[in-house]
Amino acid sequence: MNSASRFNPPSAKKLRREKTTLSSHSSESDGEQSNKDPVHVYCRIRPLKEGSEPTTCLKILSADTLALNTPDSRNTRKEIHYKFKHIFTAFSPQAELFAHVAYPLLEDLLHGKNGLLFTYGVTGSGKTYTLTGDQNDPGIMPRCIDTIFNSIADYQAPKCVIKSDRMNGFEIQTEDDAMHDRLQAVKSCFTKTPKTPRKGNGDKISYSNDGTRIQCINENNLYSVFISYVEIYNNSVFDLLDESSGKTLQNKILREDCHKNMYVNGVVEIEVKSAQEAYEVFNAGQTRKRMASTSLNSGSSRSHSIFNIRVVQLERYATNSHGQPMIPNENMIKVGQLSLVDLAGSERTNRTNNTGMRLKEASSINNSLMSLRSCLEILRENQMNKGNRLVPYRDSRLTFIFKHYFEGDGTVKMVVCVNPSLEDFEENIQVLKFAEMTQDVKIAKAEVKYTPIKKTISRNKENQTPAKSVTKSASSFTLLPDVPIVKLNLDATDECRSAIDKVIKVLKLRAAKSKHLDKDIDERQQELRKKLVTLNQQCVLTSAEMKSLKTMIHKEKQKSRNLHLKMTDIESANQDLQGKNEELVDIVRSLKNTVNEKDLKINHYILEKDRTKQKLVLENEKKNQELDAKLRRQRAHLNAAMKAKDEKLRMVKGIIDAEMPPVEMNTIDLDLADPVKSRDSQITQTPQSFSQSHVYRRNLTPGPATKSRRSRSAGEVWLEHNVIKPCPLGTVMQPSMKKRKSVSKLDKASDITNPKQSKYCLVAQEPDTDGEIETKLYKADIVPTCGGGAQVIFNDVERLRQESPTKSP
Ligand SMILES: Nc1ncnc2c1ncn2[C@@H]1O[C@H](COP(=O)(O)OP(=O)(O)OP(=O)(O)O)[C@@H](O)[C@H]1O
Repeated sequence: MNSASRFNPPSAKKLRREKTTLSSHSSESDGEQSNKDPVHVYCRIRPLKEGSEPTTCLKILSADTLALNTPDSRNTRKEIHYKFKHIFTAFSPQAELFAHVAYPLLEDLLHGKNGLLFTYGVTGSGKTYTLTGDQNDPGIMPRCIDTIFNSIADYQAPKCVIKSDRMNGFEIQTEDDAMHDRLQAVKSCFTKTPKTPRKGNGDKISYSNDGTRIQCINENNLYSVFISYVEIYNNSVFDLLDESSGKTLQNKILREDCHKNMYVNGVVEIEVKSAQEAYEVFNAGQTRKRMASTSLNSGSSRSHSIFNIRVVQLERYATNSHGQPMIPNENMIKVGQLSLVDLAGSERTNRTNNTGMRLKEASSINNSLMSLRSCLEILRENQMNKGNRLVPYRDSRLTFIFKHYFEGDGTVKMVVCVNPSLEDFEENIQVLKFAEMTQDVKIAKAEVKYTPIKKTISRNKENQTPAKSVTKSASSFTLLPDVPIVKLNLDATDECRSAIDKVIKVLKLRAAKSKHLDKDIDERQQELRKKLVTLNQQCVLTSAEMKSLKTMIHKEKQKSRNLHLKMTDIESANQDLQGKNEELVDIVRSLKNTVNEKDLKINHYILEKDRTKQKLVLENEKKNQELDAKLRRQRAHLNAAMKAKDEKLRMVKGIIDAEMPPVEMNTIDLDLADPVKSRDSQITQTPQSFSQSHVYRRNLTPGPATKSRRSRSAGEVWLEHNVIKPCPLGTVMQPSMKKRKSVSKLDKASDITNPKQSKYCLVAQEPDTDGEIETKLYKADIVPTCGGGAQVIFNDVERLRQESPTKSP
């Protein structure tokens, strides 16, 4: 059936036609097809999950036909039909599934044939439940174990006689060596250091046994059951029963033996003698299996697990093809293997929301399932088109480990588990499509295979060669040939003679064999005696050892009790610490919050500061502009004042020129706020205006101002303002200032308003028209004003000049 037909559901007629075409093709393809069986695919629908909507996307049309309905919201295709070997409903009991699927595989197993059964489906669809089940309603695996032991209970080979060589083969040991191994096993049970109990290891697990058994098993054989349990996790193989590697399981490699059978190199195979032992082994492995809780399944398998049951058969009484007794084939044993595989479920990330480790696991699971799918697809294609495409078994450990099954080493069966809920519609399409395709793959019918005993081992090499030891163990099963019953016809003498010859021959053979047997029995008796003696000695030793072991155990128990007490103390201390730790974590969290808040505040403050800075810069600029404008206005005002004063002076000059009596010439208010400016204005004004007045005054009789100066000169204090540092002129004439205070700068108002000072003198020096330096002293009265300030009234200019007497007038 091609893939398109699954999306466009064909009519029942078309479906039938397609199937017939396929089967006719396969029947005519070759005769070998009759030696092949298709992969048997069963479908199991799990019950709806609790709390999910009661509507489903699956409908069972018949015992082998299933319809997948498109959810109503889609207007595309309506119904897709799938056919399987059998469909189990949500109400099908585990026993029914076992009877249909696993029972035939067990019949094969106990007849030395191989079988592979795997469960396939999306996560949470009930694969593990189908294989393992629970204690009250066991799944396939516990039922298989029970059925095997129910069937072979009375025909088991003594423990350790058959031993796994951990390379897919078996060795046979002498009874001595087997006994030795058994004793060792018992000893190691006592001496084993108690390990910390793993989850689930403590309780003894048991499943209800319904007494099912395989009917026609060969009672002439001795049986041994071996169990191995491995998992494929992230495309690596791990041995779940390997205790030597401690907590971390070691990665194992896959090998192919000379018969092209795949096996896990060095895998631990445990011989079990009862169902209970087998469960315990399974349980021990199960605790190591990687499981995790996901959003779709609280106990989801994160690996593919393979539970192998191998049943080894040793012939006890061998007969030839005519049913006559014969010595059994000493070097051949019959080995049947049943692999129960719980595949991890395919997962869609958008449904599981897995991340990290779980996501990696999911992608590895999906990849390996894709490899399985593509291997089966290519196998089917090769078989249908007689093609020869290489099947990529090596792409994944999952396909590589089952290579021999797909290439015809046993029956292959698959249980596809589906979840009926509407949300699973999309995934169900994929799963059911693959499952239906798988049915088209044909696998060569399982055959009984005799496996050669790889090597026979014996610890007691001086006395026995390995081959001899097997012969001996095997010869114990030899019987004397039966004496043929002959009817003597006394009339036919020749016939009688030949019959008697035959009987004599057999009797002779019997006599020889009986001698051989007697000898053998003697030897064995002696051997047995020796063994009994050694056994007795061993018993004595063992009981002594047991005693010492018991005392050791007692001590160990004491130690363990003490350790337990310590553990409890440590645990309570640990709990305290955890409590404290939680408190500290809270404190750290609240501190972090505070720091975050502060950070926010600081950021806010920085923003505010920046804003204020910008504002200040703007304001500064504005102020500067205002001040500039003010300065410009004041300058204009001063210039106007200066002009007015110049005008006044010009008028004064006019008056002087018109020979008017001297009047108080000028008053200049010193700008105390800006004395330098004031002084500068004095300096710039004085030379022009006052030099004139001086010249005039020298020519006139001294006026009242001069008089007043003289009359007061005795107590006058002069403020001498040396704007420059005057060059000494070498003249004898010196200004008369008896009490003076010299300043180079007028810094503050008090420099002028000091009430002790009544006179002011500004000293200036500049070259005259002849190039001679002339010192000018601009003199003034300091008159206090009613506002607390002072008015400086210039009233005199003295000019000191040194002139050469030879100078032309
Ligand atoms: N047929 C069934 N009857 C009752 N309960 C079931 C059935 N099938 C599954 N369940 C329950 O559904 C849950 C999930 O099943 P299970 O673990 O077997 O799924 P799974 O397919 O193995 O999942 P995963 O692939 O994630 O390992 C379990 O609790 C199981 O008991």
